Formats: sequence, C-alpha cells, structure tokens
Amino acid sequence: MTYPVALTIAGSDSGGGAGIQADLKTFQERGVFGVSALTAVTAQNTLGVQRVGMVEPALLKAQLDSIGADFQPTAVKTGMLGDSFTIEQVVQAIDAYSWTTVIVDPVMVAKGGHTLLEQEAIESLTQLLLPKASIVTPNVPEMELMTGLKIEGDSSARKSMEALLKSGVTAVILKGGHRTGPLATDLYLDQSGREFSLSTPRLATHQTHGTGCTFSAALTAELAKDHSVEAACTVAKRFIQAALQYPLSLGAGHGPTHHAAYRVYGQGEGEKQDAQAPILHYGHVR
Ligand SMILES: Nc1ncnc2c1ncn2[C@@H]1O[C@H](COP(=O)(O)OP(=O)(O)O)[C@@H](O)[C@H]1O
Ligand SMILES: Cc1ncc(COP(=O)(O)OP(=O)(O)O)c(N)n1
Repeated sequence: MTYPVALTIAGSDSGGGAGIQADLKTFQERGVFGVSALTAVTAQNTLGVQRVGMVEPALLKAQLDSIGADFQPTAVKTGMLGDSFTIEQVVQAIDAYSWTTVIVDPVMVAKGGHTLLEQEAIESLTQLLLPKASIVTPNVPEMELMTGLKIEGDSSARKSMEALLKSGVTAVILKGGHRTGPLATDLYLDQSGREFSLSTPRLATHQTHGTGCTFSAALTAELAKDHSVEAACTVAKRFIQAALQYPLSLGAGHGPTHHAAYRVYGQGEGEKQDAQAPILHYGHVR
C-alpha cells in the first residue's frame, strides 16, 4: 500500500502555530506524508503579523508543478492565498493535476486583525475556487464575508450555510470558535442534505493561534487516508480540542495550539479525555 500524501497550499507562519507549519505538523501527527506549495511568507508571532510578502507567481507555479509531476496527493488543502492571481494559479493546478479532494480553508484575516486575503480577491475565491472544493471550512467572519449575511444565532448560521451551498459549494463546515456559549459547535451541511454538528466544551484559553488551520489540516489528513467525512470531522474536532486543552504556553500573546496533544494525551483513557470527546449530533442543524 502506498503511504498517503496530502498537499497544503498556504502561507508560512514564522511563529509555527498556523499556516504551512501547522498543516505539516498536523499531517505528520495524523500519519500522512505532507508536501507543500508556499503562497506567501509572513513574519508572525503570538503577538500578531509583522510583515507579509507574496511568493513570486512563477515560483508558486513551479512548486505546484513539482508536486503535480511527481506525487499523487489524495487530499489537498488551501490556506492563505493572499490575492486573486494566486487563487487563479491554484485553480489551474487543481484542474491540471485532477486533484479531487480539495479542502478550502478560506483564510482572510489573522486573529490579530491583519489581512491575509485582499478584499478584491474574495470574489475570485467564491467564484473560482469554491466550486472546486469538496469541503469549505469558514469561521464566522469569513462566512459573513463570503455570503454577505450576518450570523447572529443558529437560524442565521444555517441560512448562510444554505446560501453558500446554493452558490455551488459541495459541503460546508461552519466553525464555531467565534461564537459564544458553553459549547464550541461546528456545523456540517452538504448538497445531498446530509447534516450534523460536532460540539465540545468551549475552553477558556487565549492560546488559540492557528485553530482553523489545524482543524482543517486534521480533516484533510483523515480524508487523505480515505476515511469517511463523518469520521474525518470527528477526528479533526478531537484533534483541535486536545491541541487547545493541553497548551504549550509559548509567547506573550495568542499562543499556538499543541499539535502533538491528541497523540500524547487525546487517545488515552481517563476522565479528561472522555469529558472533552465531541458530541456528534445527526439531524437538522438548528
Ligand atoms: N475556545 C475554544 N474551545 C474549544 N474549541 C474551540 C475554541 N475555539 C475554537 N475552537 C474550535 O477550533 C476550530 C477552529 O475554529 P475557529 O477558531 O472558529 O477557526 P479560525 O481559527 O479559522 O478562526 C473549530 O473546531 C472550533 O470549534
Ligand atoms: C500564514 C498564515 N496562514 C493562516 C493564518 C490564519 O490561521 P488561523 O488558523 O485562522 O488562525 P488565527 O490567525 O485565527 O490564529 C495565519 N495567521 N497565518
């Protein structure tokens, strides 16, 4: 059997908690071989983003072609894409190499407020890239920007998911990190009408840098191993919960999550692990 390969197309985070670094650490943790194409380089730490530089288009294309010519990734994840031109190049590569399992994390703004996708590129993202996606994983602000709909409660959350599906997206996971309440609930809905939610206790922590990247990288890794969507979502939710629950306490700001925590603590026995296990609820997403 060949070892599963997952590709991440994303920006570098010098602080190691998000971006390419989070993706590759997560792929390794989940037993898939990670390959990468860098779209941008950020000077970033737990306090924020200090500088961003885009990778020259020809160099991005060369990376995508190098991967496409020699590897067969069974799942591809996109993260920070930065601008419209980069999005167009990524779409061309997806077509050229027939990458079919594509997870789009529509990264737009870093936690500290720094823009990671030009405003004018949101349309390219929704028009060109989202139709190629198997699953799109927005947080609440990203969902609002993509649909133009405000999310204030459960019914508006569902309406925005339906609106995204109407625009041709295959499946969406609306992440719950930016919402309030005792549970961090992620909602799944797809074109076939399948829906479920995944909830874990909301942890009171500011060590949340890279939660979105890490969650969608874990999802990508499980799909690269050909696991079912439900199984992949459940592992991804457990993975991010453990990564948040056992922080490393690095840096003076929003510290990174602990990418090894699920392997080290999350699969063992014991009260803590049981208490944090996600509640998978099937049926109507309220
Ligand atoms: N405080 C928290 N406690 C538990 N889970 C959380 C918390 N914050 C975020 N999550 C989970 O982390 C994942 C990423 O969500 P989110 O933080 O919304 O993404 P992003 O980093 O893109 O803003 C989701 O599974 C979400 O439910
Ligand atoms: C290079 C890079 N890519 C993506 C992000 C955003 O990651 P995310 O997981 O959404 O985490 P926060 O920025 O919300 O902590 C990033 N910061 N840098």
